[in-house]
Amino acid sequence: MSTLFTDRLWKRVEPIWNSYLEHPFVKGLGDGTLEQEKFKHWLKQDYVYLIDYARLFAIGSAKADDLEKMTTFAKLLHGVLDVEMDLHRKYAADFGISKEELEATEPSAITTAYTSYMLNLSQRGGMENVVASVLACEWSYNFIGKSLANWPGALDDNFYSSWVEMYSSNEFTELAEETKQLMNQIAEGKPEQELVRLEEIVVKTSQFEYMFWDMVETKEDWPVNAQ
Ligand SMILES: Cc1ncc(CN)c(N)n1
Repeated sequence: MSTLFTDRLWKRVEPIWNSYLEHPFVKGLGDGTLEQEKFKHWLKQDYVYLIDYARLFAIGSAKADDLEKMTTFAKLLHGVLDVEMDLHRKYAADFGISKEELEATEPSAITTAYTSYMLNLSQRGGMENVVASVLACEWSYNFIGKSLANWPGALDDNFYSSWVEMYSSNEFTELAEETKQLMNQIAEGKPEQELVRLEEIVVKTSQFEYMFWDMVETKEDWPVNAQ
């Protein structure tokens, strides 16, 4: 039996993703000690990140070569807009932040670089570029959610337990699994050179994920003052 492309990818990304679990922001989510101001920064940056991330699934749906894949991209799009972003809207309400304020967040340099990288690749390539771009995002948050759910107390009633619950939930796991399946389906039969290229996209987006954790830990904004 041939190995799945995502098994091959796992070998490359595992050390990067394990380093997320050592990151102070992620550790703070897991043990409930994260400073709320840092979390608020994540919430706002992630909301505008997810708006562009959702656009990627719409591009994927438009570029899909059959109705089944078109439907999967559309389902994943709905997952971002109505499942994942709902978590953000609920947390924002706890902080007294309106939906309008969330949407008006100015993206930081890392948020801009990460979404621009994925949008650029997705617009100029086929659906394989789209799925390689979105994969680390969906799969790595599920990996983090499931890892943190095993930490003592992470699912007990604390400010971040709904975060851990959401990203480790069956519903989110299903979205991550569907993204992996789509990647495997699309990778099937592709020449080695193309697989190497797609693998590099997944590695680079995994590195972007680490930079995003750093950005929210240091509450970095757009670094140049607007005049
Ligand atoms: C930056 C980032 N990466 C991944 C996810 C999970 N979709 C997210 N919400 N934000």
